[in-house]
Amino acid sequence: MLRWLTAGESHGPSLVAILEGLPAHVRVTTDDLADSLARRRLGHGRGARMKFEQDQVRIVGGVRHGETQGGPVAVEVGNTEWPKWEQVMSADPVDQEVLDDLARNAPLTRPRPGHADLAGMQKYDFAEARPILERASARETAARVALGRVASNFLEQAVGARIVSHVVALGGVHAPAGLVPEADDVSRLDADEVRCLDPETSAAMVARIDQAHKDGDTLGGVVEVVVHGLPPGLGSHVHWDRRLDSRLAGALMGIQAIKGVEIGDGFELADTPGSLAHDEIVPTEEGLRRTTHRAGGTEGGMTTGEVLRVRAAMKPIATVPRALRTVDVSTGEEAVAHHQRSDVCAVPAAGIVAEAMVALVLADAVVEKFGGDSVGETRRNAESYLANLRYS
Ligand SMILES: Cc1cc2nc3c(=O)[nH]c(=O)nc-3n(C[C@H](O)[C@H](O)[C@H](O)COP(=O)(O)O)c2cc1C
Ligand SMILES: C=C(O[C@@H]1CC(C(=O)O)=C[C@@H](OP(=O)(O)O)[C@H]1O)C(=O)O
Repeated sequence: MLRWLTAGESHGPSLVAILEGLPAHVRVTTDDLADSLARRRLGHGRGARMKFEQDQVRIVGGVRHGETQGGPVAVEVGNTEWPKWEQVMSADPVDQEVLDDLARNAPLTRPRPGHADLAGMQKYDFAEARPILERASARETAARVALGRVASNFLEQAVGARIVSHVVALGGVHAPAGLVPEADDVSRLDADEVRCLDPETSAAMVARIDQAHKDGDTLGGVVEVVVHGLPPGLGSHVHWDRRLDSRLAGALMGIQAIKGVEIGDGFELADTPGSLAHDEIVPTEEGLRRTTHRAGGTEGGMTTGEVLRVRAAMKPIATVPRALRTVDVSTGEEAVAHHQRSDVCAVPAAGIVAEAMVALVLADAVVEKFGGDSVGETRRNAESYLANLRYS
């Protein structure tokens, strides 16, 4: 079983993350993690912080000379802004007089609709939103992306699976149906301002973001994660919490602002008669094959060996510059929500986070199915399973 945890606040000294349960000899370097973190900072529409945030990443446990050792992998991602927040976010007590003089410590008493502010203040008994937003912030996804890269290296080295994601809708602009990226499309996608495969749609999405920026508004969208090269049989039909669809959906819904998850053609299939909704099985010289790919690579909560496709819908950013109505909880009076610098649209970045979550879930499913204390052992087990597959 793989386990992973993150800790740290948006403006704290750093984020930390631990991944436990991976076999030894997974090749991974600090540069790999830095590369994935850099991808998460990309995308038209992100706020000022992403222009200077360095994501200073350090592997502090579990890896030696570029290979995992079998113990927990521990990672730290430093926050570039820490010096400005040292007092506001200090772990140890700070004199109230010092805090009162700091403009950035002004109490945030006008909770933003759509963010965690109000529900968090109620639940954790805080008079202002700072302690809530610091942890609710999607800054935390940097830590997950770092771990996701370790998981994705493992997937490629153990079973040859490769992950890619792309933006399929943004602010109501939709990419043409049926575009599915190959694993080698990653650099092309990363070079696109919104990580969309279709250049015309990409230009329309960029224009849509620029318009929202001018209008003081924010946007959401849909990302699709595609995984090539998975073996059949990851996950299981035998129990709800072993179904791979359920595990993927839970992990993707665990990303800030993700409000919908779809496997394959998901919601569209609900409108389609059964005769046209499923992927028929045909015999070919290469073995059993599917005529279509509507299911998105799972049946019965297990991978089918076809390309896995899973989508996540992100709502628009809650910190709307043309601020929404709220209540100042310190007075009970009507007010507009507090506003700080913020992203206009973070859909392209959410795609990178979604890749990381999918990688972690799949790595867990691979460890569960094939076991192994070294990646070589996992690979041999997977090869033996595939060589002995009853029907292929
Ligand atoms: C990559 C990424 C960047 C985000 N950037 C912002 C942001 O700049 N401002 C904001 O208000 N919300 C942002 N969000 C969304 C909030 O973190 C999220 O809406 C909030 O934590 C409340 O959780 P919920 O939307 O799941 O209810 C971002 C989300 C992601 C995935
Ligand atoms: C810092 C990141 O995203 C942040 C996510 C976020 C939120 O409310 O979720 C709010 C903003 O934080 P800040 O006010 O510090 O700019 C984003 O920049 C990041 O993705 O690394």
